[in-house]
Amino acid sequence: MSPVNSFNEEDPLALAIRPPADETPQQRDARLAEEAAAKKISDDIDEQIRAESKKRKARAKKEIKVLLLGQSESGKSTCLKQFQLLYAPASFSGERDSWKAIIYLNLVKSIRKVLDAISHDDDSFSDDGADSAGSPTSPGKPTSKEALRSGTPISFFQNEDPNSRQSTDDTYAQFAAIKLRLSPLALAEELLIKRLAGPGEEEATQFGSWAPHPTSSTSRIKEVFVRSSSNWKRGLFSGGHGGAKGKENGSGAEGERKSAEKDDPFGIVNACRDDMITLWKDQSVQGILKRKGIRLEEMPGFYLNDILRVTTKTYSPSNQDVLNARLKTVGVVEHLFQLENGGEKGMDWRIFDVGGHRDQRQTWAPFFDDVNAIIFLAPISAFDQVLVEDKKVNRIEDSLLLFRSICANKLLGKVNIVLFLNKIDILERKLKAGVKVSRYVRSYGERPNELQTVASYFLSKFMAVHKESTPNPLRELYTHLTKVTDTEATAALISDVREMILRKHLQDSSLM
Ligand SMILES: Nc1nc2c(ncn2[C@@H]2O[C@H](COP(=O)(O)OP(=O)(O)OP(=O)(O)O)[C@@H](O)[C@H]2O)c(=O)[nH]1
Ligand SMILES: [Mg+2]
Repeated sequence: MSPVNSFNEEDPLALAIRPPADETPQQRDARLAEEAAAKKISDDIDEQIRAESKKRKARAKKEIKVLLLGQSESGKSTCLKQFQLLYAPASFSGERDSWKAIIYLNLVKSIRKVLDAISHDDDSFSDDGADSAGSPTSPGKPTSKEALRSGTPISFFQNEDPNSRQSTDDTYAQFAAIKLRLSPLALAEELLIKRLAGPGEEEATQFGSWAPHPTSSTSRIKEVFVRSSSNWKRGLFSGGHGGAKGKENGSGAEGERKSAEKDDPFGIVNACRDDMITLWKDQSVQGILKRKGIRLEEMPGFYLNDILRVTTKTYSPSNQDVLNARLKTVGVVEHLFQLENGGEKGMDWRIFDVGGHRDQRQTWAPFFDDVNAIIFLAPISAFDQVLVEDKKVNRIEDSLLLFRSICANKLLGKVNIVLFLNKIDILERKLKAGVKVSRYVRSYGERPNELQTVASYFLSKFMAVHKESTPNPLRELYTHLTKVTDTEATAALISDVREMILRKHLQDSSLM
């Protein structure tokens, strides 16, 4: 007896389905009919599975799935906006006015950062400590420093003598008054955020308190975000001023402010225009910011040099304004682009933009299935910054670790990776301003502190990480130095990347 037979005879399944020894011819016919029916059902299921798989493959041939990955503020959503500008310009234009609210929130946040910086600057208007707390500058009045911190109204007047103690006091008084006059911005911010959340929606946004912090820290001002499920663009922000009255230019700011409708955030911000400009342009404010190393121009959502333009009644955001706007992503935003022209007619591009904050990264994995390409963005200008979510971690280090985990992921072994070393414009500006890479990245050593060398250095690090960690040694890494806020350069880049992805996709599909 062969071992196979012996196994079959003892196999409980074989025993169970063996026809009974005393089976009659009728019973046999019935059994065979039953077996035939069961086989048909089984064959039908097989056929369904085959058809489904064929359909899926056909769909996959017609659709390219791209994930935008990278840490927070790396430029993923900005990159998605560039895809929109290129492939869905009408819908991009249609949504432009909705961004006005975000731009105003960004502007208000910058003003808060300035106020925060000067409010906590004990030495900013120092006159050798003579104006320390309690020293009576004018009997019965609060000292100017106290006034600035408390917002006590003090009359606003100029004293041009920079050496006099009166001059220092006056400077404090000026800022105390400006700060007080800018306080309605808190309400504007609240109103804008309420509108973003929309009626009946869960709290879609968050922001920090306007109350002064006991110690100086501009980074404590929290970021506004909207959840991907939120329908915030739904026309709530037509860009109208809701009946805000007031003059376009010149004096009378107080009157403007009063006449601004209480629930019109745009009107409130516009009424603060002159004070915002005065604050931002002030030499001593600029001095404090410089001394504290706060370079607002390099921060996301910077509109302080455009206050006059963005606060006109007829302001409607330009494409560039929208690209520069900062809105943190929470959740995953999916965009489908149907290309109607050219060789890719009928080919859809499905692009996923994820939140890059650390607490958002666990939402990425479910989207790794069937991905054709990943565009990974790493802001190399961030070499002198730490993560908001963990002050011990340098942002470049975080980018490299994140990149490693993506490269090493076995599920993504066959997925093309395109690496954008982004924000090279900010990198260049920082290097020109004399910020030394070696101070933050020890291994950089004595290399020249100039763009090309720095960019090549970081590029070599990312390439080494890919080489060490990829489960697929044949995978090529496509790398680019980018400034994704630049539409022309990014459009050309997207076309190149698209062709590469398409070529690979067609190769892969022909092997399916
Ligand atoms: N100057 C400059 N700014 C950039 C560049 N890329 C993006 N930004 C700005 O950086 C900010 C952050 O970009 P986002 O696209 O919102 O970043 P993100 O990766 O989507 O961030 P999360 O949603 O938090 O994950 C925005 O204000 C952009 O305008 C760049 O290359 N140069
Ligand atoms: Mg984003």
